[in-house]
Amino acid sequence: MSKSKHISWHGSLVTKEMRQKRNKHKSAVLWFTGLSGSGKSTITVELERKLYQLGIHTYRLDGDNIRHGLNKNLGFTAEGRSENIRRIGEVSKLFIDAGVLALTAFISPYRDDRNLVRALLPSNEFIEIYVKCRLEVCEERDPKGLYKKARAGEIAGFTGIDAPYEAPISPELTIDTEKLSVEEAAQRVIHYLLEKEYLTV
Ligand SMILES: Nc1ncnc2c1ncn2[C@@H]1O[C@H](COP(=O)(O)OS(=O)(=O)O)[C@@H](OP(=O)(O)O)[C@H]1O
Ligand SMILES: Nc1ncnc2c1ncn2[C@@H]1O[C@H](COP(=O)(O)OP(=O)(O)O)[C@@H](O)[C@H]1O
Repeated sequence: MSKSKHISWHGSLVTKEMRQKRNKHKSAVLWFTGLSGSGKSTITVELERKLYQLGIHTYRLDGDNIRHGLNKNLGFTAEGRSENIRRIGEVSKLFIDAGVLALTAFISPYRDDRNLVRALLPSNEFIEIYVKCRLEVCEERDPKGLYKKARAGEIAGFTGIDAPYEAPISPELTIDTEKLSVEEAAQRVIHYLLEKEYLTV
């Protein structure tokens, strides 16, 4: 619901379909979700590199980066995370309208929040990718030392320790980073995009 009743929609003469046609591929959001340290950032960086080489127009939105700018006023309470994901859903929608394949890497721990983003978009434009990895393995990787801090009581409400993570029930794709290498994970996503004809119009 908008806060103001006195707003209207002003359409464009250049449409999403026209942009997709010019880009020679479809646009959608590849929504990566998973625990901290599961591999979301690592995979999206490699995937974007590969897609760029294929001539695909991409843009990567990453939790850590977005929280330095657009969402720097948000914390990690359930409300803060929900607003974070709502905004990223809206930003993804803009990128899709711009004809871009958006790659998002957010923990996005709440199923309802992810489903709100799904509902915001046509069904073929939201591709949920569960980056699966056991907590103990994420904790062992601990690339930023955050689990150590959370265990030491220096970070309250850390996902997987004292804040929940609700795994997707029927994601479009599951990438198990205990079984697949970064290279294999990126290839698996590209295979999906080719199979479902996202990389052509
Ligand atoms: N309390 C708490 N819980 C989880 N993560 C935390 C927390 N505090 C800071 N961080 C760091 O913030 C990154 C997660 O940000 P997100 O925007 O993806 O989180 S969320 O989707 O709103 O839950 C996360 O990055 P990733 O490790 O890449 O997932 C952490 O580096
Ligand atoms: N198969 C894999 N896929 C992705 N990352 C992996 C994999 N195996 C080990 N890693 C390592 O795990 C860590 C994942 O960290 P990161 O990509 O920042 O995760 P996230 O963005 O989900 O927090 C990195 O240090 C990465 O090198």
